[in-house]
Amino acid sequence: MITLHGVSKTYNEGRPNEVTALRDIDLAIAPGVTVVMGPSGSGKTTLLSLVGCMARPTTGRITLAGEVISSLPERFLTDLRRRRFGFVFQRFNLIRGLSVLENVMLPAAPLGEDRAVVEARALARLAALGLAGKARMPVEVLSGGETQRAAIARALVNDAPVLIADEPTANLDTALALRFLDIVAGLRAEGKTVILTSHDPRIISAAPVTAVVEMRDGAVLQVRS
Ligand SMILES: Nc1ncnc2c1ncn2[C@@H]1O[C@H](COP(=O)(O)OP(=O)(O)OP(=O)(O)O)[C@@H](O)[C@H]1O
Repeated sequence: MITLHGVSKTYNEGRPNEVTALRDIDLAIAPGVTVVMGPSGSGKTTLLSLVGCMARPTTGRITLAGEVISSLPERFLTDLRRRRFGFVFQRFNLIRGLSVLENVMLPAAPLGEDRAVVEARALARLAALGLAGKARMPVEVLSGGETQRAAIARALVNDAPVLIADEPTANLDTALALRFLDIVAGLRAEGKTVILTSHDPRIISAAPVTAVVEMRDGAVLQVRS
């Protein structure tokens, strides 16, 4: 369970370009699949970055499995991010010059797991996303949708309990979006927590989704579950 208590986030505090992206959010995110929706600028990405320990709230408290994570020192946050979260960013952050497989295996490197075990898991994730044939190719040759799937495979490689994905199906056709939903359904069945932002009606109304959080102007308008 992830909880947010009175969480606010203000960027550029005290400067002329100050923006309050989140205002006094109280939210509980249970294992399963939560979709965060809302207009552009409503605070969806900011919410994900706070939950994923990539930024700290200006005020308020965030807990993960009962532990307060919003006030941990940076050196603990780095380790927490690697072990507890997989991320799919809007800009996929794949590294040019490396193969698809090497990119997918990257998040596992700091954890010291046996390379063959990681490689097998990476190849299985790539195969599930229809990318087995591209594993040894450089990422530069992938199409937009393939790049997105490689980023999803990379987010899953550490088998982390929480997957955070910002608009994961934005570049996928319906068949691939459905394949992504199959993977999400599998993660849900494993008891994992998946948090997605999406404008995509195929995602918001999909069977594996357990909760929809609707945001407006930095606040939670309603939660449907
Ligand atoms: N690093 C930052 N510095 C300053 N302002 C920011 C930063 N990140 C986001 N903002 C501002 O905070 C507000 C919320 O942005 P956020 O990216 O969280 O919204 P969003 O709902 O994810 O939007 P989109 O659907 O367009 O991705 C916006 O006004 C945005 O301009």
